[in-house]
Amino acid sequence: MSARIIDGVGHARRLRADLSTDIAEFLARTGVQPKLTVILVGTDAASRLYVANKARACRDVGMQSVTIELPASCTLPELLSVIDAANEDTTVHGILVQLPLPAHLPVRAVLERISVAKDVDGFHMYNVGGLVVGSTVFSPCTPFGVQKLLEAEQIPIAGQNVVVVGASNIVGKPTALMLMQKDATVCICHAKTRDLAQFTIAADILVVAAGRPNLILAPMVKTGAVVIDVGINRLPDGRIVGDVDFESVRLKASHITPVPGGVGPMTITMLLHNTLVAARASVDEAQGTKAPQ
Ligand SMILES: NC(=O)C1=CN([C@@H]2O[C@H](COP(=O)(O)OP(=O)(O)OC[C@H]3O[C@@H](n4cnc5c(N)ncnc54)[C@H](OP(=O)(O)O)[C@@H]3O)[C@@H](O)[C@H]2O)C=CC1
Ligand SMILES: Nc1nc(=O)c2c([nH]1)NC[C@@H]1CN(c3ccc(C(=O)N[C@@H](CCC(=O)O)C(=O)O)cc3)C=[N+]21
Ligand SMILES: [Mg+2]
Repeated sequence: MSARIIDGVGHARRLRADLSTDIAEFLARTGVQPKLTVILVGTDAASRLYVANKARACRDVGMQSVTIELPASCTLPELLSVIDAANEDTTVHGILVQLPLPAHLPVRAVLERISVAKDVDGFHMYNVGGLVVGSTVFSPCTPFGVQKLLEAEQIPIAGQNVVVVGASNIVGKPTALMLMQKDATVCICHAKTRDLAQFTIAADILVVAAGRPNLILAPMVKTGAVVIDVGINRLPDGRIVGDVDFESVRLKASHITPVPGGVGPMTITMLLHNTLVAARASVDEAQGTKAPQ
């Protein structure tokens, strides 16, 4: 067998074309242009590149984006006051604080400061709780992108055995919750899991987000499984690879995502989607308060 390679770039391009149309219609109808504020603390090269990519993606679909750069030495009160200003700015619909933050800044306190209505990453505790109880305000972008890829490829989720490798708050845990909400039977593995292969081999859908090149080799994958590789690793020679040994696993899987060109482009697409949803809700809310008389 040779797997179908899931074209994340193509799926993202189609979704972004639809978003461009929706944003243009929204702007024409309301006079409001959706706007994302990205807050970047420090000068990490990879983070700067991601943030630049997000800003370009916003412009490409007709959204405004503002990047606020703060020095790595920035204090918690300074960062919180920047978030407060974006929370209060009615022209801003989405706020994203790029992670990771410098070690001296407490990530939970920072994320919990973002207005729930502008939390387009879906990282605020309230939005995480929404995921648990199945009534989300904003779904986190990477898991949302994974779900959209599965749907676009018409891969059934209900009743499937899903194994998620990685248990972070930004990828592994929310992916497991979202697919459980779609009635999958979900198992989460992490660095302390004993005999990882015993779990991965049972997966109909294997989602890998560990940040370890070549963690998943062909003998760990069930024949015909759907393999979603979220990992992004830069090798010493400069190449970008996922967590899955693509060349061997593609001979065993039914579907596989490449890295780059798989989940990554979908993550940014779902960020754009969430920002439009936030802008729509803010206009509805403004009209709602005017409605009574
Ligand atoms: N494509 C995209 O859009 C995105 C890609 N990424 C990429 O996805 C990867 C994961 O990101 P993120 O979740 O933020 O990373 P974290 O480092 O926060 O989490 C990694 C998770 O993987 C687990 N893990 C690490 N090593 C192993 C192992 N040998 N076996 C099993 N589990 C292991 C860790 O376990 P433990 O909890 O026990 O430490 C942890 O739960 C990275 O490569 C990142 O660059 C991230 C975000 C978006
Ligand atoms: N608050 C916050 N929200 C995030 O969503 C967030 C974050 N912080 N910190 C870092 C991670 C990582 N992340 C990626 C997004 C897109 C690609 C992406 O577009 N990747 C392309 C290009 C890869 C490349 O060439 O480097 C691809 O996979 O094809 C990758 C990674 C979002 N993250
Ligand atoms: Mg952990």
